[in-house]
Parts: sequence; C-alpha cells; structure tokens
Amino acid sequence: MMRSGVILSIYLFEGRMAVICYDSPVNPNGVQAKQPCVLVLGFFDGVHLAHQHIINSAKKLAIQENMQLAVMTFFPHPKEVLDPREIQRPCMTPLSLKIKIFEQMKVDALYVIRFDKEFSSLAPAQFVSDFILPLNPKHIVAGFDFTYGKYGRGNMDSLRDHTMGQVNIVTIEKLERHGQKIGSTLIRQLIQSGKVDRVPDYLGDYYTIHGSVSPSQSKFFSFKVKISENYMFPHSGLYQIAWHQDEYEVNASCLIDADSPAPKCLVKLPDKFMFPPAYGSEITVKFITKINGIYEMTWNHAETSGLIHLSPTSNWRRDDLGKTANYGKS
Ligand SMILES: Cc1cc2nc3c(=O)[nH]c(=O)nc-3n(C[C@H](O)[C@H](O)[C@H](O)COP(=O)(O)O)c2cc1C
Ligand SMILES: Nc1ncnc2c1ncn2[C@@H]1O[C@H](COP(=O)(O)OP(=O)(O)OP(=O)(O)O)[C@@H](O)[C@H]1O
Repeated sequence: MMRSGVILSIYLFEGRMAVICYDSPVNPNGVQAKQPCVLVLGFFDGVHLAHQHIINSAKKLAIQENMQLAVMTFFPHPKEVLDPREIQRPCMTPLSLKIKIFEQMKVDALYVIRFDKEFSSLAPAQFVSDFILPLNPKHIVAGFDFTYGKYGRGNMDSLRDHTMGQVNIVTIEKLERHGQKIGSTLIRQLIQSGKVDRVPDYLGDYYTIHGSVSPSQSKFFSFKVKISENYMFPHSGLYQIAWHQDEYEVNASCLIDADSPAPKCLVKLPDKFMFPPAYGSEITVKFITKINGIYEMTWNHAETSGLIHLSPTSNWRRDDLGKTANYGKS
C-alpha cells in the first residue's frame, strides 16, 4: 500500500540553509525541487574527516556548476530501528548539532527523512524514483560503501541504473588513516573504550558533548553537566578535558560514569575557580585524554567529597593540561 508522505516541517536554519523534514512513510508528495542540485547521501554521524571531504568535494562541484548543494540524511539511525539491540542508540552528533555543522559547511538544503520500518522496506529502485529524483539532482555524491533500500541492497553501482543515466554519480574512494577506514564505527569504538586521544586523527577534532551546568552535591569545586541530548558517553573514568563556555576555554578534569542508566559527567574546577559557572548556562566538554590508572573512587565518593583525588602513583601532572587544548584552532 502506498501512503502519502507528510512534510513534517520546512524551515530556514539561521536564514540560510533550508531544512526539510519528511515524516515517513512513504512517497514524499510535494517535495519537488525546481532548482538543479548536487545531492550528497548518508547518515553522517560525527561528520568526521571522510564526511567532511565528501561534503566539501560536493560543494566545489556545486559552485563550479552553479547549483545548490543538498544533503539527504535519515533520522533516527537505521540500526536504532532495525537492530533490537540498539534501542535509543546514542550518537556522536545528534540531529540538532548535525544541522549546525551542515549550515557551517555551507549546505543549501538538508533533507531529513524519518527512518522507520516501512521506509526501510522500500525497494532500492522505488527509493530512488520517489525520494531522490524529485529533488532534481544533476550529480549525486556519496562514498564507496553507501547503501540504500530494503536490506541495504542498493549501492553506488545500482544508483547509476536506478537514476537511468539522468544523473552523474560521483563515488568517493575509501579514505583511510593509519591503515583503517575513517568511519563512525571506528570513532565510536575509540570513544567507548576511552581512547579519546586517538579520536582527532579520524574525527578532525576531539570528541565534544554539549550540555548545561547543573549543581553537584558539593557546592564548591565541581559541577555536573546535564547533557542536552542523546550523546554517546566515553568509557567510565577520569578525563583531561577542555570545557568551553561562550568564548572561554578552560582546562579541567572530568569524571564520567557511563555505566549507570543515566550516565553522569562531573567536572572538577581548576584550582583558581572556587565556584562553578552559572547553573543552566550552556557548556561544551571536549575530551582530550583519559587519565589512566588513577581513577579508583566511586561516583558517590567523588561527588560528596567534591574532589577528584589523584593517586600519588600517577605520572600525570597538572602542567600537562592545556598542551593540546587548543587543538583545531589556527
Ligand atoms: C529506503 C531505504 C531502505 C533501507 N533499508 C535498510 C534495511 O532494510 N536494512 C538495513 O540494514 N539498512 C537499510 N537502509 C539503511 C542503509 O543501508 C544505509 O545505512 C543508509 O542509507 C545510510 O547510508 P550510510 O550508512 O552509508 O550513511 C535503508 C536505507 C534506505 C534509504
Ligand atoms: N572513509 C570513507 N571514505 C569514503 N567515504 C566514506 C567514508 N566513510 C563514510 N563514507 C561515506 O559517507 C557517507 C555517510 O556514511 P556513514 O554515515 O555510513 O558513515 P561511516 O563512517 O561509513 O559509518 P559506519 O562506520 O557506521 O559505516 C556515505 O556516503 C559513505 O559511503
């Protein structure tokens, strides 16, 4: 049975990028783009270095050809819908952050399709005829391993057939670092195993979560970060972090408890800070490195004592903080 799709919302993000969210299923009646575009396809969790390369290549092409740059992505992640073990799959880049990043990358239009079971069972050819071709793409850009349609059977070769020679298909070759594919799966594994210092090689920056300041039990020395969305948490333990608020960057340490049902993030204020920033204010936490071998206390102990103790066996020194915190800034 074919039902009409519903356009959930169309809005201009900060006045420049149009964000068009389709409620699935299935057949996006009404989404017809008149202007020709270069269309990029993928989920893009992390918007890592390979994703950035794909989008920047497509942007160059769009400028050369005087066309719009459009990105099509899905929400939520297909695995969250199709794999029963992945209910409420946390992301590195929740949709609201992805939207901001695409806007900064000068994408003109972002199509977000709600991914649900009915949408997932569309035949590859039907997805292309109903969702892709109405957007008037003259070039489609995606990576070598992009897949689409029921069981993920569509690929970059079939895309050529399904677009019936009307569209130029640009396949981006596999991008690697240290002999490994730059990929969301790899970066997720690094974060979840605490190897956050290796993340920038693939992500292009340290892993960063966004939240707001909330009180901890101890009024001094520390504060909790209330995470705003379903961000993935690093492995439990103590981390060297850079915390950002407005234009300030502060080096600090942070205790992560990722193992409880509601993961927690407690930031220890550096010595010169007596009081935490204003409760409710927005903050980002950038994970620089895990401080190994010195985290032996429980979450409750850390919070009630108001201090995160460093064991004397640690070779980590306070001076080490800050060496890398300006990573990514020119
Ligand atoms: C219409 C459609 C149906 C899909 N059906 C399935 C599916 O049945 N099983 C699956 O594992 N993935 C399915 N996917 C997800 C894709 O395999 C792929 O993960 C998604 O298009 C994002 O591509 P990327 O992971 O290369 O970014 C489907 C995607 C689309 C667009
Ligand atoms: N290393 C890479 N080289 C070239 N293309 C890539 C690379 N990584 C991702 N892509 C492309 O980027 C788009 C988005 O891919 P996707 O969101 O699946 O990222 P991913 O890093 O491959 O994720 P995962 O590890 O979960 O497969 C797709 O078109 C995909 O083919």
